[in-house]
Amino acid sequence: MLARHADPIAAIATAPGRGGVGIVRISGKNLAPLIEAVCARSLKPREATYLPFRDAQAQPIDQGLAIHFPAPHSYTGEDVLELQAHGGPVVLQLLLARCLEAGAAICVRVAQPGEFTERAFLNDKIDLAQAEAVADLIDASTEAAARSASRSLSGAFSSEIHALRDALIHLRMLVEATLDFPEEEIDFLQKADAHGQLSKLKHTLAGVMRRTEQGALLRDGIKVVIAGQPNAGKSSLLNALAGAELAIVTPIAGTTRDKVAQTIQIEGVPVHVIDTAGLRHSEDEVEKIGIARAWTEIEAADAVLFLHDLTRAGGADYQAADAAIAALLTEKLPPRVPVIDVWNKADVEATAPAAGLRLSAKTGAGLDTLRRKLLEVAGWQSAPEGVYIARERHVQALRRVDAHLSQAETQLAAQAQMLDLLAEELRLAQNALNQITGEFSSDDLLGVIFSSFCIGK
Ligand SMILES: Nc1nc2c(c(=O)[nH]1)N(C=O)[C@@H](CNc1ccc(C(=O)N[C@@H](CCC(=O)O)C(=O)O)cc1)CN2
Ligand SMILES: Nc1nc2c(ncn2[C@@H]2O[C@H](COP(=O)(O)OP(=O)(O)OP(=O)(O)O)[C@@H](O)[C@H]2O)c(=O)[nH]1
Ligand SMILES: [Mg+2]
Repeated sequence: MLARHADPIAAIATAPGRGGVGIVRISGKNLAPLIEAVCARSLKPREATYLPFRDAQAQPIDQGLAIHFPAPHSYTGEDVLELQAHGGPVVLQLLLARCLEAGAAICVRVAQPGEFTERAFLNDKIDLAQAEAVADLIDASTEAAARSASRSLSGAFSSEIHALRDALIHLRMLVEATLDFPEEEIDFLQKADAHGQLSKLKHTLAGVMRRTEQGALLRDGIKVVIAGQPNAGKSSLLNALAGAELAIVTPIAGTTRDKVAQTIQIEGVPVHVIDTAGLRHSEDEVEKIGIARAWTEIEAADAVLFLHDLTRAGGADYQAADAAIAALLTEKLPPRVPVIDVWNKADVEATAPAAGLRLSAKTGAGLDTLRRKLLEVAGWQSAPEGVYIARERHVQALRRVDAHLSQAETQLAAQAQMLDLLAEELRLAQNALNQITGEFSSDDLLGVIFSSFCIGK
């Protein structure tokens, strides 16, 4: 273990002030003196004991449950002491301070965010994908995201990665062995059907990639920006989707100035909806800033809902203004960002639009079709059962694996086979795969991942 991970750490492991019960936990080597000082007795392994937690004068700070998990059978793989106390912020702070004081001789310090889980990772209790799943479980914004984070935490994602890794290692062994017998190499690889193995591996990888992309979508969701002329009903649409009166709605054009954002969920997929100021030429200082902000949001969108007003769609001025906005959208958005034309106020008698979705923010008609359309542009294919949570980092790593396997295929198919190049591509593919579970990950990567945890985890 690295030196910086040597000292015992302590933290309040539950959000203080909210729960009825709060836990202070300590992890490290040789916690016996601390246990003796705070609990005034020894504890049976992994058994909850009701006792007073004592201060330096042996006065009780609180009465609660103490559990000692001797190493290596604990969350972190180190000795862990849990003090389950009453959940008030002051009592928990007192208890934490007491543990730091009683543990001064063994150098107990306050834990950094994610440090317990980082130790679980460093002690091989969990791999990196599972450690990330811990954070994703805590941060999950929908039930579907929480369930799939739990699936990743139990290893559903990791075991798919391990299966890929095992197949890859098998193929690498074959190639490396062939490298040792250069005279027979082509024959040898053919007999072992290296080509068949490689294409089977790529096929399996494609499936894992699809599921990982779905998992990342479930974690991160998509950002959808509602844009259009003033008065089209953008704020009304946000309110209708959110089921709450979040944004101000009036018949006055130019009502919305600042963006209004709300995360909704559609079939468990988080959709970050952003209502923006109506787009038009304006001399109003405040409105101009609002419109500039609208464009900033639009440029960062995964999808844009271009909202039109059916009741005004027949007017030449209205059409010209819409055409100007459409041209700007094409200019400013990368081609991968879809613009969905939506015609609002379908509850009012009006002539049909040329193309696009019709709905009424007022009555709710057409909203279900819009929701389905949003899932479609997001690329959501799954029913949420069976999905494991994943991150963009994992998707990127799998894409690198795929690229190296494609290179390997090319090498294998070439007339003059360069076996050392083939071997190198397979090695790089395995490296990329290992980055997901954290074998051979750099300290930089670990720093980024664990620093985003909450304190006490
Ligand atoms: N009180 C409490 N509840 C908690 C946690 C905790 O740390 N404390 N957890 C914190 O996230 C989660 C549970 N995670 C845990 C993971 C492993 C072990 C553990 O003792 N592992 C041993 C023994 C396993 C066994 O008996 O099967 C081991 O791995 O050797 C404990 C909690 C959620 N609930
Ligand atoms: N009949 C009808 N009226 C609607 C509908 N949606 C919005 N409106 C009305 O249209 C007017 C403008 O609605 P808003 O939601 O404020 O429009 P907006 O696009 O946010 O306007 P700005 O913030 O000014 O850009 C209000 O009077 C709404 O009641 C609809 O589906 N049907
Ligand atoms: Mg508005």
